[in-house]
This record gives sequence, structure tokens and C-alpha cells, in this order.
Amino acid sequence: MTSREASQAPLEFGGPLGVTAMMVLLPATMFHLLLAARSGPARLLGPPAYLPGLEELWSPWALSLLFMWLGLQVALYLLPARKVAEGLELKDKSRLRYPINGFQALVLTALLVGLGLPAGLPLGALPEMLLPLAFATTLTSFISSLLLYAKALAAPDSALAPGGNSGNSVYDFFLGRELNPRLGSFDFKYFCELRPGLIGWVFINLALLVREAELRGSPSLAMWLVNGFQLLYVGDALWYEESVLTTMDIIHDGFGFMLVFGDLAWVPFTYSLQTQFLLHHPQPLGLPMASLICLIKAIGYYIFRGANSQKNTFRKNPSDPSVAGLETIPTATGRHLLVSGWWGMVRHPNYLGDLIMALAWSLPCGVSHLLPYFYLLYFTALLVHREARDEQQCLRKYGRAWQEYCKRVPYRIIPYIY
Ligand SMILES: NC(=O)C1=CN([C@@H]2O[C@H](COP(=O)(O)OP(=O)(O)OC[C@H]3O[C@@H](n4cnc5c(N)ncnc54)[C@H](OP(=O)(O)O)[C@@H]3O)[C@@H](O)[C@H]2O)C=CC1
Ligand SMILES: CC(C)=CCC[C@@H](C)[C@H]1CC=C2C3=C(CC[C@@]21C)[C@@]1(C)CC[C@H](O)C(C)(C)[C@@H]1CC3
Repeated sequence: MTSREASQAPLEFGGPLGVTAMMVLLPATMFHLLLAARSGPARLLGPPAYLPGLEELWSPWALSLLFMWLGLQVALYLLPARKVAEGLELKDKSRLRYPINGFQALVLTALLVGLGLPAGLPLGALPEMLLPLAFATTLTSFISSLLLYAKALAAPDSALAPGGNSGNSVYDFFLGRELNPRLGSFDFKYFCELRPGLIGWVFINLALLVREAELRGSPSLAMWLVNGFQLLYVGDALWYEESVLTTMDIIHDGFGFMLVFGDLAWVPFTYSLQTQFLLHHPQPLGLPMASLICLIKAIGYYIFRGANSQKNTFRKNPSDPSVAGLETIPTATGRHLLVSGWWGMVRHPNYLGDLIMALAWSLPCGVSHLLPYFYLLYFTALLVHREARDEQQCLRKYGRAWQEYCKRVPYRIIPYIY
């Protein structure tokens, strides 16, 4: 698509007004959740228990800690990788190369933290710093997005993202003008999508567990479960790091405020909401209920991993024995669409598995409060919207073959319901 064609593409997220509202509402929601989790009533809806002053939000220490963390993750990204993968073909027919060493970065970070703890690393003090850390990360996200936008103004047409190149500067700042901003071989979007925020989320969870042990003698079963489930999710994302190269975020979306803030701030500070809630609102959890929750998580993970792996294997090598027997329909592009197996059940089985896992992350927090279910509610909205965006893109890509697929597999995410 030329930049002129792209500028005529329909605007998403409600256009410039919609994205302006999101740039205010997303950080405001994140701070509301951080404050609500530590307040007595822990209300999801309604005004915050109190409004923090600037002295509670701004801390040079938090900013230094954030930069040390980003520096560590950059250093780990630059270490030799077990594999270098190629991305999908770009407009100019070239392919970018990406290091596959995210899991290694997680393990090395864990080793460093593990060695640091007996040497006096005050991990249990981190929960007290969440508010200033989130503030520093939000400021950093705004400034980095501005720098990325300025960099993109000088980028050639072929480097622009299909969506974020409308000509409206507010809209393009939010969606991101450039598809794959890089400094040399360092890829900002790929780095941010899987490293500082995702790995940061695991260590924020761990810090909350350590703090609970300091306060109450030992971590609760609920805290162990949420930590374990979310560690599995992040470990899985990094183990299968290469599959992120075919997601909408990497191949379609530019790198603007939405993904910068989403990756760096939203993921670590709001996805850890359940463990934040549990620190301040301990919940009793018996073994029978814990076993049931583990079963729900296992079912969700089975569907999520099965569906994602089936599609990735099929896209890489359709004659792989694990997918060769599946029924498919041809498309004019030469590619095929799966119509049996996981992708014959609903059109987004991976979303279904992800949503079931999201439920399992909230259940250990009991049913007395709505707050720990925020992730499930937000994630449902995000996936319903994402599914609609993906359908539009697939319809454009595959035309009649996509319509045929929709006829053969009429449900989007939940069999017989939606
Ligand atoms: N925790 C979080 O915050 C988030 C998690 N996620 C998770 O990320 C994962 C990836 O999601 P996402 O990037 O949205 O998209 P998907 O992995 O669902 O990929 C969609 C693409 O798959 C291909 N496809 C669709 N149907 C078929 C079919 N029948 N046969 C073969 N290929 C098909 C199409 O691309 P093509 O044909 O070009 O290959 C389509 O564009 C999901 O598990 C999701 O739940 C996503 C967003 C946020
Ligand atoms: C509301 C808001 C700030 C929107 C930005 C959305 C981002 C938070 C998400 C967009 C796509 C994402 C993905 C993951 C995390 C959340 C964001 C960045 C992901 C890395 C989570 C782990 C998964 O296994 C995944 C690798 C498939 C996934 C990729 C998409």
C-alpha cells in the first residue's frame, strides 16, 4: 500500500478524538487500579480512595530503577542468541532479522535476582515503589513515543505502517507511523513487546510474593497460584518467541504510544493487579478450590497452546505430519486456511484459551471484589476488538475464501455463543 492509499484507509479506535481520549483514559485507569488495589474497599468502579500528590508520584529513584531495568534488558537482548529468525517479507521484499533469546533473558534475569536476594537486594521494597515506577514509566512512554514519531517523519514511505500513516499527527502518534523502527539491528518494537514489560510483570509479581512472606510469615496459596500461572504465561511467550513475528502488532501496527505504553507500562502494572490485590486483601483458598482453578488454567493453556502451535506449524510447514491431515481451503494468495482441528472449532480458538486462563488468574482472589476481575473484563473487550480488526484484514487478504471459511466456521471465539 502506498502512503497515499494508507492515508485513505478507514481510521480505527474512533479516529483522532478516540485516540486522544485513550491517551488520557489508559494512564488514568492504570493509576486508578494501582490505588484501588491498595485501598481498603478495593473498588473497581467509583472514585479513587485518595488522590496522590506529586511527591508520591515523582521519584528520581524510581526513574533510575526503570533505566537500570531497561539497560539490563537491552544488554540481555544484545547477547548472542541461540537462533536468529527472519520476519515476514516487507513491502520492499526484504526481511528483517530478530534474535531469539527472550527465554534466555528471563532465565538470566532470574539468576541475577536469585543471586541478589541473599546479597541484600530489597525485592520486598518494590511494592512500595509501584506508584512512582508507574509514573516514571508513563513519562518515559510519552517521551519515547514523541522521539519515535520524530524519527518516523524522516523514514521512507516503504518503512511506514499500514495503519499509522493517516496524515493526522495525533492519530499517527498513537498508532505509530513507522512499522519497524530500528537503530542498527536493534528493533524497538520487538524488544519492547516481549522483554522489559513482560519480564518486569513476573518480577513485580515475585516482589509482591516476597513482601507477603515478610508481612505474614509465608506467601498464601492464592499468591503462589497467580505467580505460577502468570510465570507460565510469560515463560510460554518467551519460549515461543518466534511466533510473535507473525502477530498483528509486528506485521501491521506501527510503534506508537499505544504499543509503547501498552508494552512498558500497561502490561507490568495492570497485569499484576491480582497479586497487588492479594497483598492488601489476603484471601483464604482451600485445596479443592485451588485444584479446580488449576484444572481451569490447564484447560485454557491446552487450548491456547494447541491452537497457536497448530497454526504456527501449519504456516511454517503445511506438510508437517502433525498438521498434514487437517482439512483446508485454498485462497487466491496461494496460502490455505485451516477448517478442521482447533481452527475448525471457532475462528479464534487461541483467544478462547487465553480468556479461560484469564479467568483462572482471577479466581484465586475470591468473589468478594470485582477489582481482580478487571483483567478478564478488559481482555474480553480487547480480544473482541482485535478479532474484528483481524477479520477485516483477513477479508481484505483472502476475499471469497475468507467468506467461505466464515460460513464453514460460523463462531468467532466461543462455540455456539459468539
Ligand atoms: N495477553 C494479552 O494481552 C494479549 C494476548 N494475545 C494473544 O496473542 C496470540 C496471538 O493473537 P493475534 O496476534 O491477535 O492473532 P492470531 O494468532 O489469532 O492470528 C491471526 C492470523 O492467523 C491467520 N489465520 C486466521 N485463521 C486461520 C486459519 N483458519 N488457518 C490458518 N491461518 C489462519 C491469519 O493470518 P495469516 O493467514 O496471514 O497467517 C490471521 O490474520 C493469541 O493467543 C492472543 O490470545 C493477543 C493480544 C493481547
Ligand atoms: C490497552 C492498551 C494499552 C493496548 C495495548 C495492547 C497491548 C497491551 C497488547 C497488544 C498485543 C499484546 C500482546 C501481548 C501482550 C499485550 C500486548 C502488548 C503478548 C506479548 C502476551 C503474551 C502472549 O503469549 C503473546 C506473545 C502472544 C502476546 C502478543 C500480543
